[in-house]
Amino acid sequence: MDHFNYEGDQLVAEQVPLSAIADRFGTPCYVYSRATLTRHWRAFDEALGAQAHLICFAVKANSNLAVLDVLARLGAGFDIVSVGELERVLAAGGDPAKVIFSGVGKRADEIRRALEVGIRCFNVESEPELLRIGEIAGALGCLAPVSLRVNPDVDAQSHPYISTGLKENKFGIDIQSADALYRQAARHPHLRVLGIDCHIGSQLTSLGPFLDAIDRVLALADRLAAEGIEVEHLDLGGGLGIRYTNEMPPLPDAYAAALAERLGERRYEIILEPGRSIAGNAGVLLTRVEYLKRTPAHQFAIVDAAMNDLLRPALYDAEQEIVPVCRPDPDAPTDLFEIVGPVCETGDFLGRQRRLALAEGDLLAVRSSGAYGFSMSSNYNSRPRAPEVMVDGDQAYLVRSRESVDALFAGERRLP
Ligand SMILES: Cc1ncc(COP(=O)(O)O)c(C=O)c1O
Ligand SMILES: N[C@@H](CCCC[NH3+])C(=O)O
Repeated sequence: MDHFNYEGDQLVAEQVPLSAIADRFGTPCYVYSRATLTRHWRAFDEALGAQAHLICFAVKANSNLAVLDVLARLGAGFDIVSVGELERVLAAGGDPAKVIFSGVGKRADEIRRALEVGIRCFNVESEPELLRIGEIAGALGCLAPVSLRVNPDVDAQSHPYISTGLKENKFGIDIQSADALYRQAARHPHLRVLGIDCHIGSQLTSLGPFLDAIDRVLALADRLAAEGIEVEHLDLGGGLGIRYTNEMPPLPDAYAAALAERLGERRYEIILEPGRSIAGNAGVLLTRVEYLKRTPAHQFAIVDAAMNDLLRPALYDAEQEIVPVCRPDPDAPTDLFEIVGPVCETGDFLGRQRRLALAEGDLLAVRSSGAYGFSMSSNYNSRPRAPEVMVDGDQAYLVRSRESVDALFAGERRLP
């Protein structure tokens, strides 16, 4: 469910027609809905109910400060993977004590900064990283809170580029070798073992792989407890999928119910790190048709958004719905369009073989673009990044301006 719906023939975000946003802020343009972000975050929070829990939004999905601020005000924690994301969370008013630091390659300066601001926990991905965190904590004279991210060797049945829980993947510590590393961490004078962490992939559309992973994590927790290493929390990562076209992913309450059943009598705080399921359907990318171009093979609609703005179709062959912002006359002739951008790559498409009635100048909305949309955008082809707008009821706020062409070469210089 989202808050982008047709009223009459107009696609409206909450109470603001998207055509009005395009007129005011231009295209391409990202548009987010505060009500949808709020509803999706609360769906997790309420699903876990009385179970001790913390819902940490995965900042990589959408790191816009207004988005982080909306979630921080709801009481969200944040899952970060770089010091840049940490600074964004702090700038948005997020509580460092609710920050989880994930990622396979944390640099020393990033670890130091996270310890200085007092984050909740590091999700550690290797023995050398564990030792580095311990050493830095020693130098700072503090205790570093850690979980080990274990790799349970579970197939997430998602796109291979976004599956992370197989033993072939670079992520996590083999769950069989984790016990020994836990013992080492528990003995370390500058480490405090807080939990067990696991994240098996993204855009999962069934519960089976989550449950397999949970079973393996619980078996590890039980083994550790038997040795006297009692962890406080289990961090089960993110990964719950969303409906892009016709997927039917489980909802947070089904996930929470299955989790409660697996936990039984065990009393752990549960941390989740959802990104896509909170932000994905809380945003659209608005774009305008520049040209229609018929070739012997295809009818192309060349739009003003491109793979630099929304990389998912090019990178994963991902399908996202593309709909008209103003519904055309039902009798208007349709065609099968290749919806492509202006970037000089054949892979620069937003949608393939889409049946639409299109004319030059028409506005389109690429749905489900609130996660891994702007956050994966680039300046490829020296294209300025699109603006971001947040709708809140009947108001639309510019929450990040369109990048200027000057900003594209700020900081660069020629040789003397
Ligand atoms: C460690 C970690 N946590 C959380 C997430 C968020 O995942 P998703 O957006 O699928 O919920 C990711 C991305 O897959 C991740 O790598
Ligand atoms: N960027 C990916 C998801 C990667 C998740 C990050 N671990 C996507 O758009 O689907």
